[in-house]
Amino acid sequence: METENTTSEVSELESTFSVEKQKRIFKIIVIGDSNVGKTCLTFRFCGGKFPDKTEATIGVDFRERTLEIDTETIKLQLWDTAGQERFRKSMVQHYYRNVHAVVFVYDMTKLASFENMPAWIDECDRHSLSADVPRILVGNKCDEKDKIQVSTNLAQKFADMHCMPLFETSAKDDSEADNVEAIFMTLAHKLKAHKQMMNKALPRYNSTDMKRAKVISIGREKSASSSDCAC
Ligand SMILES: Nc1nc2c(ncn2[C@@H]2O[C@H](COP(=O)(O)OP(=O)(O)OP(=O)(O)O)[C@@H](O)[C@H]2O)c(=O)[nH]1
Repeated sequence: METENTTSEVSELESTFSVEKQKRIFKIIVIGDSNVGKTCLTFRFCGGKFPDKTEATIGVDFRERTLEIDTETIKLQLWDTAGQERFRKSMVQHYYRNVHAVVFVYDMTKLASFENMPAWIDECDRHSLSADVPRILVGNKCDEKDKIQVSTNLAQKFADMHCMPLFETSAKDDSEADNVEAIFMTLAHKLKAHKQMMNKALPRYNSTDMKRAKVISIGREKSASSSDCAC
């Protein structure tokens, strides 16, 4: 019985995707230590608000948003990955398959999460991520002004060293919502400029993956504003 349910969920997912085959779909993975705010950032962009409550991500959560940019409809598929090693180890190879962009997130109020950035970059390199896959660095929780442990200066040097644009923002603070928007829009514009069709990048799941992964599809149409990568 359980197998039947899982199979029908997979078919439903695949048929949803096949209807949308004309759209270019870009897979963006969001990585970084546990608790830095990956879930909240992706929810802010796809759901338009700060989530009321979050729990540690197990495996991966998916969030999607469809955008209209210069008359083309594209879909950003955000992979909100688990920060905790025990919740990510069986999924890691799936994260890096057919990735179009990577968002590295650290917590501005937690130095250790910034100091771990080289380890996250190493993980990308170990999975042979092509050098032309756009990468951006995001410092989250800038709203906690009196707890900041990672200075902009320090983060900017690191970003420059790795040729990534740096964004400091807050998923929580409503006044920073436009900034979160700009981060993903920057990526969307960059990705849109890439020529190849990306539908083949859609994930294919076996029943085990489906049990581990929640699929969250939040379709929020919005026109793009132009923004250039700072790198
Ligand atoms: N002050 C502040 N708190 C935030 C912000 N973003 C997230 N948080 C809080 O940080 C905690 C962790 O947020 P999550 O989004 O679940 O973190 P995560 O990186 O997805 O964690 P894992 O799923 O374990 O990898 C939660 O208590 C959030 O409410 C922010 O911008 N400002």
